[in-house]
Amino acid sequence: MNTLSEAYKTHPLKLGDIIPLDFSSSPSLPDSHAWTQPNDDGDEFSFSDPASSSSIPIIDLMDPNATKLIALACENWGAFHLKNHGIPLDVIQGVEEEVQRLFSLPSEQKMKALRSPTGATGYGIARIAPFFSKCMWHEGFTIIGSPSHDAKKIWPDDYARFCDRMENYEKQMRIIAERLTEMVMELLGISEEKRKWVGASEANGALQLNFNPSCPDPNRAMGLAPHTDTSIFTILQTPSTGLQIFKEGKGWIPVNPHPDALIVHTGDFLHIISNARFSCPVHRVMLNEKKRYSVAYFYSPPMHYMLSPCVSSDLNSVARFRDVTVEEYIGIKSQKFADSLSFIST
Ligand SMILES: O=C(O)CCC(=O)C(=O)O
Ligand SMILES: [Fe+2]
Repeated sequence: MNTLSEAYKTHPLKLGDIIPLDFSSSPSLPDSHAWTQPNDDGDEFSFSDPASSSSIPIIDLMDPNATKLIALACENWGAFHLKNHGIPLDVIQGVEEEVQRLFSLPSEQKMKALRSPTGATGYGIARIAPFFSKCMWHEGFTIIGSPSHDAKKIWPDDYARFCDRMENYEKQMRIIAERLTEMVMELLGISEEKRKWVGASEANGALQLNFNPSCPDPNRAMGLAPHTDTSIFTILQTPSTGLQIFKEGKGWIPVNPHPDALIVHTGDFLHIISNARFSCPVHRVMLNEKKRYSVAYFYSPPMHYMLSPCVSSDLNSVARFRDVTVEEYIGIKSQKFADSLSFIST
């Protein structure tokens, strides 16, 4: 097995965990999508006082100290804003236009590209849905490699623009992800042999288009439930507020978009490789009455890659996780979800 799509075939989902609600015909929040009751104090929804909390740092990719600053941000937050990333504004705007065009289609047209139970790409609800008793106010579209197979089902005669823009965006994201991964792997002292997958075509990249339609009762709904990403790095583009990361001792911290910057998260894979030096933050998306979109790019090693925690030469340093391949960890995450890291803890 050597692709992400093949890995997901082994972990089929139920159709009920794939089909989104037809949000256009839901003038009120159905009980299935209500995470708190009308008079709840919504304790789990509360977040830290914005005045008393700092947020993730802004890092300039061209800064001569970028590697050190990124390492520090990954240690303290597992996330940072990245500016001077070199992605032209028209590429970002082109993707935004396509995302809006896709999700504003009638439900029956999007359903033509519904992800299959054993599939990894196409239209559907978030893969994390089976781990929560309530549904999210969310619909998504996953792209691995060329999106043409799925896009043709939606726009038989008019799929080229969507595909060109998404493929171009994926290429640009891959370049940034490779650069960030090289920087931190070198800093961690990972051998050249162990990082030769970085920049190779066998590395796995996936694009996740997320959409939260305008919600009739946003204070009781969930845009995307708490989770960590299964990646080395996730690079996120969104013009909207709503993303929050959980910080021990502080609670939920808003991560609002910064002009011209991308948001970068550390995922489980980098947490494991760094022997837990870099955190992989639990994050979620909360809603307001406006519709919201985001585009997440996940960068991961090849399926056969052995994730081995890097232990320093210091004799007291011990591996916090057992060695596990990317493929095996994806299988564990599909079963154990939030308990996956403790499952492989030593
Ligand atoms: O929509 C966002 O801001 C976050 C998306 C996200 O966490 C994901 O796709 O994994
Ligand atoms: Fe995420």
